[in-house]
Amino acid sequence: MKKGESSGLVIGLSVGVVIGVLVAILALFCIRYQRKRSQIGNSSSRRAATVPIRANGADSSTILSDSTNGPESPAKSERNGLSLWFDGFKRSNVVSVSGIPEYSYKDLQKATCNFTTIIGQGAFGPVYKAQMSTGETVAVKVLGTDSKQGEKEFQTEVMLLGRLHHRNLVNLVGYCAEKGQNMLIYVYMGRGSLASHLYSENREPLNWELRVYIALDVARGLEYLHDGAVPPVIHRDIKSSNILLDNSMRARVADFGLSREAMVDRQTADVRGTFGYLDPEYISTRCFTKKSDIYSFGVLLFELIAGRNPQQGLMEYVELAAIDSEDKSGWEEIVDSQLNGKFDLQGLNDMADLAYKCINRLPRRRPSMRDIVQVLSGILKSSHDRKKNQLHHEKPHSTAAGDGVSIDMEQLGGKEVAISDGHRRDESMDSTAEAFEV
Ligand SMILES: Nc1ncnc2c1ncn2[C@@H]1O[C@H](COP(=O)(O)OP(=O)(O)OP(=O)(O)O)[C@@H](O)[C@H]1O
Repeated sequence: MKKGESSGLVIGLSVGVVIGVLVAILALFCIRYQRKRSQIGNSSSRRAATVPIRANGADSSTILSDSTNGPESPAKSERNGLSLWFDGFKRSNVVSVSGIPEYSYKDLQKATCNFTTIIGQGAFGPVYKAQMSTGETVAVKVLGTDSKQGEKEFQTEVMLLGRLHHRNLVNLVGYCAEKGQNMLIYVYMGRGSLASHLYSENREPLNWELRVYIALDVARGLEYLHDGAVPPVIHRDIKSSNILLDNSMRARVADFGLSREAMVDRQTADVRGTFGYLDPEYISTRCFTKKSDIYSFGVLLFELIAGRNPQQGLMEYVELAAIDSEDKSGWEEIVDSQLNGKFDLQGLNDMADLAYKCINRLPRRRPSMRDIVQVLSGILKSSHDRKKNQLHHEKPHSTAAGDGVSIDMEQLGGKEVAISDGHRRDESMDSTAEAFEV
């Protein structure tokens, strides 16, 4: 063999070896990537198979599943490889990255008097009131042990809530993962759910002004999720039983079990959420966006106005009224009879008009959460201004507000609003109240 030929052979062999090594490395990467992808696919399909549409917010459930287009379907699972790797990383480090304190089973057993202090029952398990050794009262949500759904809920909530903090969210303050039990520990909300205030006969009816305050609180919580959180969070299950009230009647958004970061898992095969609140566009496209939350929020606004359950024909009632409601007026025909005609007519029409925009069939026509916060703040401000003028002209020193909402004007300045006989709302932290100080 000539010298030139042998050196050509050496070069050829070396190039071949290098290419071989590169191909082997690439193959290794592909295998790892594929494995990770199938792990995630399995976990999301487990969830997709088990998370129901909840018809009434409790146990009864119906799964609207499209088996021909499952989460494994290429059309649905086409996602950026980097996000899958990142997603997998987060899932396997869910607790350690959350930054939320972990409590022992024993501590929680003691704080709940051996799990006897039940205060509610959700689709994923019971909720207990707990008195911690620090004196703090909290709510402990026990997730069903044999349910993959609960497990998934647990992972999602710890991971999400660990980094989400806002005064209008039911913040997670701890968790427990011991003895096969998954528990979430939340700030205790002493006045229960908005649904219980709207529909329970042994609760005092909420007056108009308080309803607007609650709407604004919820809007702020959602604005934070949509526009403040990075990456943004879509709630996916806005409904009155997921709005909880604290002792000073401030509302907070609860139950992030169905939340997903907006950038991940936008499209899934199963329809998730609660009947009556679901965006029709989402049902047909299976693509959940912030605008689907806006739709559910619009339903919630109508619920506050009409005091009617969306699962019992609220929206049909609204559509009928919409025919007669032109130029932002005429919505009073749907107003909750429990208000006994005591409401701010202009504010009511403005709020219904906003709600109607939120439920527009075309998602792009719906306002953003930021717009909604501004409109609701404006509604509250105008209503306060009208009341102030009315008081000024009629009875300059009176404390009766004329629409059945008793507001102590001096106390409003002192940050405590007497919303009605039985409800006082502490406004000491509320910028809305500051803006309306008289
Ligand atoms: N942080 C809390 N403070 C006080 N009570 C709470 C708290 N969280 C939940 N509860 C009570 O427990 C009940 C069950 O709550 P949970 O979130 O498990 O289910 P849900 O929202 O009612 O229904 P679903 O699970 O179907 O969404 C609530 O209705 C409420 O009365």
